[in-house]
Amino acid sequence: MIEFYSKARLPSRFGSFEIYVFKNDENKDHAVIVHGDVRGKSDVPVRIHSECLTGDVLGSMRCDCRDQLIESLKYIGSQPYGMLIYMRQEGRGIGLLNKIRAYNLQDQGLDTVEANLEQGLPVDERKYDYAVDVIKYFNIESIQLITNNPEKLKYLEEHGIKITKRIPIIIPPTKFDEFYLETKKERMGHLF
Ligand SMILES: Nc1nc2c(ncn2[C@@H]2O[C@H](COP(=O)(O)OP(=O)(O)OP(=O)(O)O)[C@@H](O)[C@H]2O)c(=O)[nH]1
Ligand SMILES: [Zn+2]
Repeated sequence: MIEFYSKARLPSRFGSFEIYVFKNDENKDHAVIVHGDVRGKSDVPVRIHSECLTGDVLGSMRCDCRDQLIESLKYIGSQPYGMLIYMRQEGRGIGLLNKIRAYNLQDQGLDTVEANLEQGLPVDERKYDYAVDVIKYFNIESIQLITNNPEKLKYLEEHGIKITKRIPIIIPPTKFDEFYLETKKERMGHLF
């Protein structure tokens, strides 16, 4: 369950948004960045973005998160309406410390999947139930999901969200993240 707490205007370089804050049962606050009036609408472009401190904020090139975040906000800001749900699920849900431990193992040659398993952690611990709650909070009829991740599509559809379209979000690989992106494709089934 999520609960709405507050909202405010959020003018940004990507357009004129509003930011809503919801809290969940674990008392984590999730930010939802909304462009235009999404209430009751169909075909709403939605990005469900998982927190990545190293990429989103610090500009790490080990992953494509920051570019995905920027491209999504640019796209949503250019459309009549849309929203980005920023979920506090750092490191695919294992938290910052465990993600950095996983990076340490990757520096020794493991891939992203093996590095989680080596620590006795699940490959992907994320839950999307709060995202489902947010979409339902706005009474949205149907969405266009911005993602390459088939698990997100499956989870939302199984939980009553109508997805009329998938919008791919492909960031060209660099020498720093090509192995990471290859692993997402080969081992996690991402649709590149
Ligand atoms: N455990 C772990 N998490 C990582 C690693 N690299 C990035 N992340 C986290 O992965 C999350 C982003 O997930 P991705 O797998 O890149 O993409 P996605 O959200 O599943 O799929 P898209 O919707 O297509 O972007 C963020 O929470 C990052 O912090 C890593 O090497 N290990
Ligand atoms: Zn990242």
